[in-house]
Amino acid sequence: MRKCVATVSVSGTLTDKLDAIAAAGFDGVEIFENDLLTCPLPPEEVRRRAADLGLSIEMYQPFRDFEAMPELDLRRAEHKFRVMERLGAGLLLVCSNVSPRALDDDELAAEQLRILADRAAGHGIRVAYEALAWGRHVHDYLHSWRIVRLADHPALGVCLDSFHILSRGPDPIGVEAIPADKIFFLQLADAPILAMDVLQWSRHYRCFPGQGGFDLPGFLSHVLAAGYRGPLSLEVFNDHFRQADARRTAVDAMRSLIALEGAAHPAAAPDGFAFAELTGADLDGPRAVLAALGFTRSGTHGTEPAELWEQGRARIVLNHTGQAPALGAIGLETPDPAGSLRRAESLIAPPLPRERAPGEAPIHAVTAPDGTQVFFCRTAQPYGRREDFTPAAPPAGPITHIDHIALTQPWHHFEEAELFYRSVLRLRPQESLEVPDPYGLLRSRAMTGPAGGVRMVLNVAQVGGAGLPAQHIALACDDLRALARRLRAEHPGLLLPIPANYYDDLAARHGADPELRELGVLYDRDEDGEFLQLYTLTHGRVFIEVVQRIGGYQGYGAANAPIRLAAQRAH
Ligand SMILES: O=C(O)c1ccc(O)c(O)c1
Ligand SMILES: [Mg+2]
Repeated sequence: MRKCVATVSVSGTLTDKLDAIAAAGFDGVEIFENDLLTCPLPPEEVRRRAADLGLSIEMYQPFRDFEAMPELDLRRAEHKFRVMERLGAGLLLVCSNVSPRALDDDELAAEQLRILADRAAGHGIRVAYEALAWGRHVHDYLHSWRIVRLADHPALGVCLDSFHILSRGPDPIGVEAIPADKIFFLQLADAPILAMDVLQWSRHYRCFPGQGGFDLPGFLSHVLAAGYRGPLSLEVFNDHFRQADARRTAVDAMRSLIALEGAAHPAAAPDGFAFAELTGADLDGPRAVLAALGFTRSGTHGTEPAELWEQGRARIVLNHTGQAPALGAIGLETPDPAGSLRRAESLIAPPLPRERAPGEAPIHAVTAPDGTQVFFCRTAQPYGRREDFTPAAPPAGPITHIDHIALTQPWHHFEEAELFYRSVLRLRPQESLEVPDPYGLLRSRAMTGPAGGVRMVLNVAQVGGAGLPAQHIALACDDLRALARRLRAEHPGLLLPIPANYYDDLAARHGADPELRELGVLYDRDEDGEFLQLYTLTHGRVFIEVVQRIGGYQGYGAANAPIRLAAQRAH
């Protein structure tokens, strides 16, 4: 189906927006009136630019507060029609009246809309009527359809907007009752589930499909079942996107539509971590931590200044490039690396250009929007580039594998990162959490793969805070108390100190366990099991966490996150 986006969804001037939207591969745009009014170019020039970029102008919007008024006002409408003729736009969006002067009179609304549509038809223009969720009298899509049916004019139909419909109720089955030729346009937006005024929710928190909590695939299936075959158009009002780079947002938008259509290459989901790669000019700190945790250096790279450290199935590459230590790459085990790469590329992830020396293994890798390199490695042969290293038998020890990877995002790129990892790696998002930090608030969302082998946590510094918070690698351990005991004895100063007040409260919540306090281990428990955590100190932008899951515990110790953040700040 044709893919479109409303100009309000990306940042910049109208010409910047059109360039970015075209570069991301869209077929058309809805021109938001404010974008035209603030543009120095005449409508004819906007029309020419769009055409040169291969973009159709599908709709001009919005025309407000028209129907069910005590008196009919066609003067404004006639002006819009002339602008639309100059733009070459054939569809005008009329959104339901919010004026206190509007009358609660469907007959009148239908009559005035019929007259409007008739005038529009004289200009070769059609009118799409949209129920805003906060419309004065019309706020339900079925109500807008009743009025359109009453008006009964061939140039009048409805515009369905997933936000207005799903923000009012979860079951849009009624869409199927609307004849396809009366659905003139379809606007798609997702949103996080929030309990707030619907207008504020719509104007500030909309996001692209797959970035929020609405069931967009279910919604779209109803619209398709109704027989609609017109454009899929994204209409997103979002405070973050208004400030982000337009080209990035447009690619993010296109990725959301590809994922929503189910058009991404259907590769099997990754089922574990093959490795994590730390980059930095000076990696002595992380190297000492790995050695203390019982890792051994099992290989050095043939052509890159890189070392492989292993313990159990946990593999960490130290790559001496870049500046301060950071998490530069993750490797995922997948049954079909070439298929996973194709999936990522079908979701607009740029493949990683890496020069290969003769004899080096082929790589299947992309760069995520946040700059992290994502490698796909064959499951049975865990480290895809292992051939590049001189291998040794991985030592056994208490660390068994990588439990999860936590990446941090700048606040205006959180939705983009979430959609990218979720769609490319086929992860299921869990609930989003807000964690207090002494100088801000951290928003956090965990995502898990189908078999539980891939767990990722995305964090964002929501407010304040000094720069980007750290990223981390969490290692799974089968005897965390024993490991902590040994680390305390042999490597004093390696672990993050935890305040005594935490243990006093923990004792009150879960019963006293003096060993936890003595070892500086954090603890959580739920209906499914128990969780132990310890942290090493931060180097550059990274630190290492060690966790032990006991029973069926599936969480990440959310209750302990504020304690950890404050302890890291204190350090
Ligand atoms: O917030 C608004 O006013 C507005 C305008 C046009 C739309 O299509 C819409 O969904 C909302
Ligand atoms: Mg809309």
